[in-house]
Amino acid sequence: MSSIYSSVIFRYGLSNFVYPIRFSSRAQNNKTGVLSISEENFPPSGFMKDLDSPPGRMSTLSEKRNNGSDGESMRDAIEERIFDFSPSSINQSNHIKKTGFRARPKLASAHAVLSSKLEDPVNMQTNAYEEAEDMKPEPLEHFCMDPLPIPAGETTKDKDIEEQKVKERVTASENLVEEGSKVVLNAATRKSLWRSKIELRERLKEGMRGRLEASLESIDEGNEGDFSNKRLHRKKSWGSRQRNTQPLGSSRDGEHYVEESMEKDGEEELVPHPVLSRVLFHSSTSSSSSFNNSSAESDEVFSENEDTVARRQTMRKCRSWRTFLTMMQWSKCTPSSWIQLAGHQGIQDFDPDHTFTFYQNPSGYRCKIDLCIYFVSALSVSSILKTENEFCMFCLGNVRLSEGGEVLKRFCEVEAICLQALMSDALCQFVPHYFGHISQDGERYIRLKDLLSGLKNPVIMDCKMGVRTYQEEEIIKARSNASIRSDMYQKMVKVDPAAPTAEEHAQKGVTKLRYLQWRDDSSSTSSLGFRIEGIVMGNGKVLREFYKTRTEAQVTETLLNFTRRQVHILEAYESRLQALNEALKESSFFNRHEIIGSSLLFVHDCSSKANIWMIDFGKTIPTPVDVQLRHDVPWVEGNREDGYLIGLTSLITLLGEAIKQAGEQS
Ligand SMILES: O=P(O)(O)O[C@H]1[C@H](O)[C@@H](OP(=O)(O)O)[C@H](OP(=O)(O)O)[C@@H](OP(=O)(O)O)[C@H]1O
Ligand SMILES: Nc1ncnc2c1ncn2[C@@H]1O[C@H](COP(=O)(O)OP(=O)(O)O)[C@@H](O)[C@H]1O
Repeated sequence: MSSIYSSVIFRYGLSNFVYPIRFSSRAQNNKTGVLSISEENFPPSGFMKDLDSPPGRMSTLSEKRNNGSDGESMRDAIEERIFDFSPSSINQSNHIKKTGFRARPKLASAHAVLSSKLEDPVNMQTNAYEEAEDMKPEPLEHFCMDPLPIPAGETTKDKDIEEQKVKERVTASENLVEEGSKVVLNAATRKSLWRSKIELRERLKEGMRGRLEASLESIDEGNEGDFSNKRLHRKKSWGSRQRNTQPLGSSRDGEHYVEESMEKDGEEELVPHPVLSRVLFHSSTSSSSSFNNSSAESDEVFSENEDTVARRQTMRKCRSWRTFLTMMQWSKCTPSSWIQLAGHQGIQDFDPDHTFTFYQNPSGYRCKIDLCIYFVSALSVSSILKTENEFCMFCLGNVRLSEGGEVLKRFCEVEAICLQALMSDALCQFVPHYFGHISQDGERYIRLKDLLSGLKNPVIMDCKMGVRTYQEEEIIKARSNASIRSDMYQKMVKVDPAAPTAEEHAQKGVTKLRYLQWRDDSSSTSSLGFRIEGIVMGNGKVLREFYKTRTEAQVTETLLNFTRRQVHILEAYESRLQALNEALKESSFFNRHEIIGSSLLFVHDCSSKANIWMIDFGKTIPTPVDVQLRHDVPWVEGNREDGYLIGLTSLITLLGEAIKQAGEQS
């Protein structure tokens, strides 16, 4: 089991994967969670107390699937080796993967954000497709360790000896795992594992206390003096933001229960949730990118030309926390593999026993572990993991898997209104069913049908549609208030170091509009009216390096790789797109909306099920009454054309080309 954890990070580092097994393991023991221990609830006594009670929200999904602390002893006893990066552990990890005991990936790769190593997208894709062929997903049951009830009333006198014993037993249990045997431990072993776990945790906390005290000063850097004023201001911001968010009405049909009562129940309060409130005491307005106003907010977060360092610092904290609160969860009981392909992602490392926030600043990455601040470069992330030896890594996003064949997406009023309208539109059959919205622990979500539910090892591709991915309003905003985004500059430089202008290099930042335009021009968006955002292969391998996939030949090749040149799959996609083309002609929604940043999600599986869905309406807005969109003509500023049909036509054409090529070769 510990080697699995090692494998998680190691494979991530080398092969652009994230295998957040530890998270799953936590979830199945109802211990998942990161506490919002902040300056406010320090000192360590509070810290220690809080550590023992994970927040409800983080364990919501797992609670229903698990019944207690089974497996906890084993799991925690091996924590000491979680991030063993030694060559031997790496080899062992690979061996375990081959023997069929490895985790399936949960989320999209974080590598694209973290790694500063530039890779040739074409080569990377080719290799990845090839590698994908060899990697078959293993059954989820392999995750299960033998349940280990916590023994009672036993004492251990010599901690070091006991710790050593634990290490030996963990090694022994790994061997069992490698041999494919079921791990069965007797009561004495379980007892000692559990005892050592407690002791190790205590030692860890002692060490952490020391670090916390030593770094209190750095935490308050920029925050001293007017701390209480800021706190008040942040509290107000949260309150007003909440009040400005209007709840939607019930969903179209009565069977879809929108939990409005929960909202009335204090959701509009200034401090809506015990965990959230502590977070928000130390944060201001938040970044939630798919919200209509999110772009502005997230711009602020990374703005380099406003106010003070202290303000930026506060905003960054807020961003990372808000991101944390939308973290996806994946239990081992998840019926289908699930992934967030495109869309908003952050990176966060965490250990459920510690507050861990991870975010960018102009000079690199910044980590806050409990109250300790670490400044690190992107390349140092694995070093942090080594140093701390206790954190795992995963991606975050706006969408997370829920129960009952649904996904939850962070609430966006613009999107919710679109989805509501689409449920009674000619496009209804092309949009995931919208079940209304729900509130959970102070956060609102859109409930959507999980489009991967029922698919076996789904293969997924996200294509962002249209000839531009920014709204006209964003141009106006950029002219009047051009916030500089260092995160976007970093993303840009990573793909093409020569892309920024001298001025942008000097300020180490670009405007969001500039970044989005650069993305559109470097990819096929501007020329073909769509671009490939990401692909998940059947084994869960995630490919996201399509920044420079621009020409028709490159796209066709990608389509062939994505479908493994299976003509019947390509034909199914082509026919679905033709049906969509017809439905769009009938759609009054399409007639009245400017569709920006929306995607077509292609999904097929090994049983030859294939489908295409329209998703992501966070930037889809009604056109002004005096504008009649055609969707198939080039965009010039002011005409509001989105080029959706240009993209659809290109896709159909290139699928036809792929079918031709696949047919010729077979
Ligand atoms: O795909 P990459 O190159 O990472 O760039 C992303 C996408 O363009 C997002 O759009 P989408 O959600 O359509 O994928 C956009 O969110 P918006 O929807 O807010 O424009 C992000 O802006 P920020 O969220 O501001 O970082 C931007 O950083
Ligand atoms: N209904 C759904 N079922 C399954 N996966 C989904 C669904 N909606 C979104 N996703 C996954 O989440 C990703 C991001 O969704 P999207 O709506 O584009 O979010 P964002 O607004 O953050 O860009 C998609 O690429 C897809 O992989």
